[in-house]
Amino acid sequence: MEPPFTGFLPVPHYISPSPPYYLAGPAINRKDDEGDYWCLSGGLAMEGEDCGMLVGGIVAAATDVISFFVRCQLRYRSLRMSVLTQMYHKLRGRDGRFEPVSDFAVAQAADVYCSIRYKTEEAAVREMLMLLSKPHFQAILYTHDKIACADYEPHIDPIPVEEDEESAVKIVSIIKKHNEPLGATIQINGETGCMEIARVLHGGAADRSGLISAGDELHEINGVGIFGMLPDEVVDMLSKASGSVTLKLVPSHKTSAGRKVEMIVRALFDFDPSADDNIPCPEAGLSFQKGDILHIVNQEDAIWWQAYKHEDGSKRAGLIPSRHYHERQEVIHRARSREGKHMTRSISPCRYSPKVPRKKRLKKTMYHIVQNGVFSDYDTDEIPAYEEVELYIPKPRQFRPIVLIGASGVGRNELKRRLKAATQDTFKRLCHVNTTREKRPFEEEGKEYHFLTRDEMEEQIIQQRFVEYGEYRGHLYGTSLDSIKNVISSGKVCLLTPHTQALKFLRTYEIKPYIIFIKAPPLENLKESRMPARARATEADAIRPFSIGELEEIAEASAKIEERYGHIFDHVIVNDSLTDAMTDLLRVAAKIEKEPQWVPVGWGQ
Ligand SMILES: Nc1ncnc2c1ncn2[C@@H]1O[C@H](COP(=O)(O)OP(=O)(O)OP(=O)(O)O)[C@@H](O)[C@H]1O
Repeated sequence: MEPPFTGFLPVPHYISPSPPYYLAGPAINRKDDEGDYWCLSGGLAMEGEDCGMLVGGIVAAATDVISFFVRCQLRYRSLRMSVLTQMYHKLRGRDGRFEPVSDFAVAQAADVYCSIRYKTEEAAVREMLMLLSKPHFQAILYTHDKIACADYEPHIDPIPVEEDEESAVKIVSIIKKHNEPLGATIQINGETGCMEIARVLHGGAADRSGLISAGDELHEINGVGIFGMLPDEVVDMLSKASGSVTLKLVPSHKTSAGRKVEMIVRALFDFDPSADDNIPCPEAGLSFQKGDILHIVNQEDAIWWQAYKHEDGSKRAGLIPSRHYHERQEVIHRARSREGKHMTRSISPCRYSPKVPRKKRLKKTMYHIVQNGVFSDYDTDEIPAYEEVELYIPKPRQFRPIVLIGASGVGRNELKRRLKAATQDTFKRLCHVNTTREKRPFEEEGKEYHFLTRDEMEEQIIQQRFVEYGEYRGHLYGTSLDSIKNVISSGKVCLLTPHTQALKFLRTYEIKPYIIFIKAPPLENLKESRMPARARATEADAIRPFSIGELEEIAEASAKIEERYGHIFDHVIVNDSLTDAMTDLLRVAAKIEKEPQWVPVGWGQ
């Protein structure tokens, strides 16, 4: 039966079956031969369905989408679906915060229209009639009422807790490249005994699908049930599968409590997944070395974070130890090695032969480091794990000081001399040393030294303004922070060869040093390179060739420095052949001035 003409059209069934909604406006309607309603509204002829879409489009679309998601939710329990449903229920409940003043705006508009439609002599009325007849305006009113009544169809009941397996299963198809890992680790759930996804690795095939979550129970792979299989067998099955891999999973309801904060860090220790007995899946581990730049992409797991190496274009993450886990392991390791040493001594005291100290070689440098409370070493209890970094873009005429660190006698000053000679006419410059010694007649203040009185220098030492200082023949010598800053602000490159203890004062935002470790080559190479070249040790004022024992000391000290400070070196040069070491040093020195470098976060500005 044709609906009665009231000036309002029933919205077609397509949008909402009940109750009928009406369109305000000077409309006529008719039914065509195929039974579709037509309406003429605001001078615009539309097929019933189009009209309905126009009027109720927003709500209808929203309702359709939500109901679709809800159907999916019931069928495929996934985190996203669950979030959508939560949103839907929130919208329904509105938490009582937004209460509409009316939920029958369409009817009110219809009333208004009816009561003024014959008073067309007034311009304001004509304008109102025109507005009320606009489909867009009607659509707004209609949408308003829908939301005000919270009348979203169909009504969604809360998700039942108990569901039969069929309704809770999701079938996921993943396209996996040849030899590409699935990008997820599996484990047996201790409570249910089911095989489940332990974690999804960032950037891997499983992650790219967006359909697999940690906690999903794995039931089938390519149609083959995996009940009763061992994790290794499942891993094997997964790794052999390529092309399209179909997984049958029961979705997890778990929401992650962990952090997903992403950050770029420098690794301060070496990690080899195959050497860690606790890693859930060594193949999923990311091996790295001290100094590697890592993008940490997931910290949800307290023990195993996910990261990829900066240079890895695929950005596929692997497992790395969390900071906390690494620290705990290191504490255990240190305790065990202390215990081991103690045991060796107590079990076999006779076999313990303390090292006979060799005659201390005097440094030919002019002063010794004073080891006192002020110049404490880097905190030896600290367990380096990761250092957050950022990119530093070199600024014109503002160069990072180059700091050559290494064992005494390894060749730092030789390399410094050569670097200075190779670039002296340009901009390399040494930092001035302060001294309390009297100025000699041919010396100029600020050229060879900055001359200070003993009181002045001691005062500055107390104020911690010296990165290192020492006493030689009754006079103090030292390098002050101010003199380093002066070199930096003069637009020159400051070259320093300090003792390792000075690093704590140098490695700051203000100085931003580029630290190069001059490493001793293996002992045999050290002997080969130093003996024929007649490398010189200095004993007081007498210069003589290195003894074998001294070369052994250099190699030993070098290894210790690397072990303790290796995590803060920006570059390592092995000083075997002087020519090769110089070539590397010149290359790095040029690079520092031009190329961006990773620096501790906060240094980049
Ligand atoms: N690669 C090398 N091959 C041969 N001889 C070298 C090499 N590097 C340095 N030497 C020589 O070794 C000696 C010690 O070097 P240098 O004085 O630079 O050591 P250093 O690290 O500055 O130690 P110190 O702080 O005790 O002065 C010098 O005679 C130097 O010429």
